[in-house]
Amino acid sequence: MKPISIGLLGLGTVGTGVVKIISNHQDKLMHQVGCPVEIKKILVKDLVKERDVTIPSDMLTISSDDIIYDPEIDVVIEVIGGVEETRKLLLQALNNKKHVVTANKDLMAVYGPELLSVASRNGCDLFYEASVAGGIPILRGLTDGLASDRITKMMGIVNGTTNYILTKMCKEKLSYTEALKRAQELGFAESDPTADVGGLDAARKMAILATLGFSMTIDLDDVKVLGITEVSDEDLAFSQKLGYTVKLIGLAQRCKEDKVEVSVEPTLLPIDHPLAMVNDEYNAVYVYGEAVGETMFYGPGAGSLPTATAVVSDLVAVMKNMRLGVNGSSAVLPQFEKRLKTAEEICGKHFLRLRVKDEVGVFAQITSIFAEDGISFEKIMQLPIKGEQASEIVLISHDAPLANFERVLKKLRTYDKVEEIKSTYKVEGGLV
Ligand SMILES: NC(=O)C1=CN([C@@H]2O[C@H](COP(=O)(O)OP(=O)(O)OC[C@H]3O[C@@H](n4cnc5c(N)ncnc54)[C@H](OP(=O)(O)O)[C@@H]3O)[C@@H](O)[C@H]2O)C=CC1
Ligand SMILES: N[C@@H](CC=O)C(=O)O
Ligand code: NA
Repeated sequence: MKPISIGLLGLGTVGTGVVKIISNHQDKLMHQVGCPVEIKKILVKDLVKERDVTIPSDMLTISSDDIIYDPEIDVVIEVIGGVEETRKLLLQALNNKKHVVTANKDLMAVYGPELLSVASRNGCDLFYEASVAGGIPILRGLTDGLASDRITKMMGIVNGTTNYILTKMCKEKLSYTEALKRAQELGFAESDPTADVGGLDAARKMAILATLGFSMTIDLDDVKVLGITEVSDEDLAFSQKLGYTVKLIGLAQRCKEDKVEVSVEPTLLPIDHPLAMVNDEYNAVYVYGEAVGETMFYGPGAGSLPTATAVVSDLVAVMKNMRLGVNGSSAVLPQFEKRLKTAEEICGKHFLRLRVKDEVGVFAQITSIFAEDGISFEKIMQLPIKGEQASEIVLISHDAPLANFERVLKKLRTYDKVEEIKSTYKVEGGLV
């Protein structure tokens, strides 16, 4: 029986996991697809680098042509990362009638629609389960498991690195720098972790999730993005005092009129919130569908073997389609026109921490600034700062339109008794 032949682009954290799973689970793969699976060539940058797996040296190459133009290779697995060069490589692969599996959210969040249409024109599959929430089968959950439902809300922790950092800062009092270093050593962070900590990695994943879940093309620019670089130990301590924890939360929500909002930002969650209990590199995505109600997908969002599991499961899907002769027919085009909510239509609670002059009437003036825009408080406290004529005000507002909260911030910035706006975060209440 002719084996399915794979060309692997990349042999780093994920690529190494792919090699291990294909080799260790050969019986299971054979049972599922009816033929052996073999990796024929692997593209790397450095031919002499020490590897975590034993590979015959003639299997490695530094020329992508050895894979893209090899007529015997059926499926290309891309785990090198990067965007522009990788887009070109995958277009070449698809135009050479090779099915593609990728873990690359940077690429899919920007060029996903183009690549998917080239794939289907060529009768090829393009699967990318590992690109969102690593080993959690969330894309398949949306496209297959919940295909019959109307999804109205997705909320999740979709970046393992930042969740690991925030967990270690909160629970083990590690510094931000030390926690990031550990996340890098464990292989969760991208080779340049700027996109992880800056929220862009999570934003890319939310754009992919919202596009699939709401069946409309959500671009990366449509996602409001804030990362965790400004989250301080003091903010974490204050939020704990108020009964909350801070997580980097991706939110995609649509209302009855099909208007949507998509955002990624550090958010205060009540400590008994299901997402507050998702720690370390784990990810979780809460999905609400009108018919199914609440569902939650939980698991490791990064790391070698978990991510490789999603990659090899996509490979199995390609091989099953090959057996049935239906490759390239599973992608569904978006159904709806994109309509984004305005700041008047986005509603929520906010946490705010201010340093103010400790003088008569300041507290009252601040509450009246909020009242002018119809915002009242769920919690508010004033704490004197030892040895200084200043105090801190920490508050959590009730639900209010984002536009009103932004107007309040603008007024506070010009009020001369406010010395500094220390921090502001969104606050989540319940799930639905
Ligand atoms: N790490 C994780 O937990 C997850 C990663 N992903 C995604 O998977 C992809 C791979 O990530 P990861 O395995 O962590 O990355 P690594 O940096 O660990 O590995 C990248 C691999 O690609 C090779 N490579 C990079 N650039 C080139 C190039 N120009 N030409 C040839 N080979 C190249 C490297 O070669 P060499 O070894 O010789 O340097 C290396 O083997 C990325 O898109 C990432 O976002 C998705 C989910 C989770
Ligand atoms: N760097 C990413 C890896 C998986 O997508 C993360 O930390 O989640
Ligand atoms: Na996944």
